Amino acid sequence: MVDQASLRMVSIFPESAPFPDTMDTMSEFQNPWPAPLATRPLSATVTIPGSKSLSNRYLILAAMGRRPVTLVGLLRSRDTDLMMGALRSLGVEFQVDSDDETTVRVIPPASGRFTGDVDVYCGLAGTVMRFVPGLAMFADGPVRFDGDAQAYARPMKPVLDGLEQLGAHIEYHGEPGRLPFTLTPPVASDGMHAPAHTVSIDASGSSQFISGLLLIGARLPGGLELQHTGDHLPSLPHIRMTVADLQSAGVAVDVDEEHHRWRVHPGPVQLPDRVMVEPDLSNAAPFLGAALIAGGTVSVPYWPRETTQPGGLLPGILQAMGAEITWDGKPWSEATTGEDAPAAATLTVRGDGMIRGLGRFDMSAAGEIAPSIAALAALADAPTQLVGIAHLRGHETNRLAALVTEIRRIGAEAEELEDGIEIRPVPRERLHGAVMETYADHRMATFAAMIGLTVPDIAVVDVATTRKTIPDFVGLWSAMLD
Ligand SMILES: O=C(O)C1=C[C@@H](OP(=O)(O)O)[C@@H](O)[C@H](O)C1
Ligand SMILES: C=C(OP(=O)(O)O)C(=O)O
Repeated sequence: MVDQASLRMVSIFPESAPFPDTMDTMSEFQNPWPAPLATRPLSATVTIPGSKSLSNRYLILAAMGRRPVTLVGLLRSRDTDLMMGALRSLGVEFQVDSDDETTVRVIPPASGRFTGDVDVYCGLAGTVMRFVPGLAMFADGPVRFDGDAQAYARPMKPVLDGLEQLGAHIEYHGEPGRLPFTLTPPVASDGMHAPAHTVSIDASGSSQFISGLLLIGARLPGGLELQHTGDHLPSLPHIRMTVADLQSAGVAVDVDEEHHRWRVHPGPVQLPDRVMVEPDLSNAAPFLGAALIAGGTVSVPYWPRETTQPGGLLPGILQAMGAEITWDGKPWSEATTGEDAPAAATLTVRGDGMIRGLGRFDMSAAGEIAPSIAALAALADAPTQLVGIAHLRGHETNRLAALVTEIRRIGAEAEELEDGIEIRPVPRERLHGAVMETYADHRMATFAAMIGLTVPDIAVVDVATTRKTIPDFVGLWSAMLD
């Protein structure tokens, strides 16, 4: 049964109305977006824009160098615009290629020092709010940080405590440990001595607390010795990504993952003159998942053989849910291990509409793809418990609560666990249309679009929120279904 309220909302777009096919057009629509049904098996190739996590790390590392760096395939979306805006405030310049806005030359400040007495707007971007305060340590005056009202709920304290241990002064203007705040950097002479600064923080709430400190370690006079004190650490691939990116900028990092300890050696930070950004593999999840839901194939070109992105775990997860995966035209597991395997090739996911539940599944390494896996789990043949993701309560929204509410809204069963979510699917014919809330969370919007492939009359509130990390989600989704 479709509830009446959702029917009324969906019918706001009459059958003959032009379908809003770009995010620019979409953002003009205040009404929920009617998610398209997949009426036949898919056969699509989807080119996924650049990785948010890599783009924002490269922007930061380029800003810390002495020579300009050209980033190719940079993601251009709200989170990267916010990062570029933040860096611009700090004195970094950008030259955007007039033919291709994803090619951007980053010109660090000539003095090597950032501009102080400025404002930085973080929106809802974790990578901006947790990474840019570190750069403010090297500004010539205080830096004021603010963001969307919803960002005030996101945890910030461990990274700011870490910066205080390095000599910063933080003044909180709202709730202590949250945005908005002002960071006053230590005076230049402070800390101009070896040995390494030692910082201890509890990063069980977000790996970004660790990444935000590691990124600036080489610029500290004695380097940085960082210790995580909590008993678990989410999103380890993202921390490895930070380490790998630092290494590609010539920084020496010693890693002791067993004891959750990192040592960043002091020295120059300089990326190569030209850096290519991989596609965002986590953003590929809804598209690849669509092949399991609707049946048929979805291919994503330029899928890297090796990656630090947590989305690199997707082929294995989708395989466990019943997909057949090929890469470079060969079965996934053999193809990537072959000696002459290319650095990147097309990944294809084939499904037959049947999805296997995962049982108990630890998602702590890749929490950001949990909403996409949850959509598949809600349509699967058996229950799934996604665990190790308590920290998703501090993502764009409380994602555990949001997923439970939205899964129940369409008629399936779900409940919050202490560190995750349990999803108990029901036969697809018992699922029903609804207006799905998205809570300003891009991944709740793509979650709803996935459900809408097979459940009629799903409408998605504020689909434009996908612009956080995908410039034109509606356009890509519609093209996939054409
Ligand atoms: O460093 C990064 O780029 C990210 C780290 C992860 O954060 P958490 O560890 O808070 O989950 C991830 O979820 C987020 O989307 C991006
Ligand atoms: C958690 C996410 O984002 P952020 O970088 O804002 O933390 C995400 O993209 O899923």
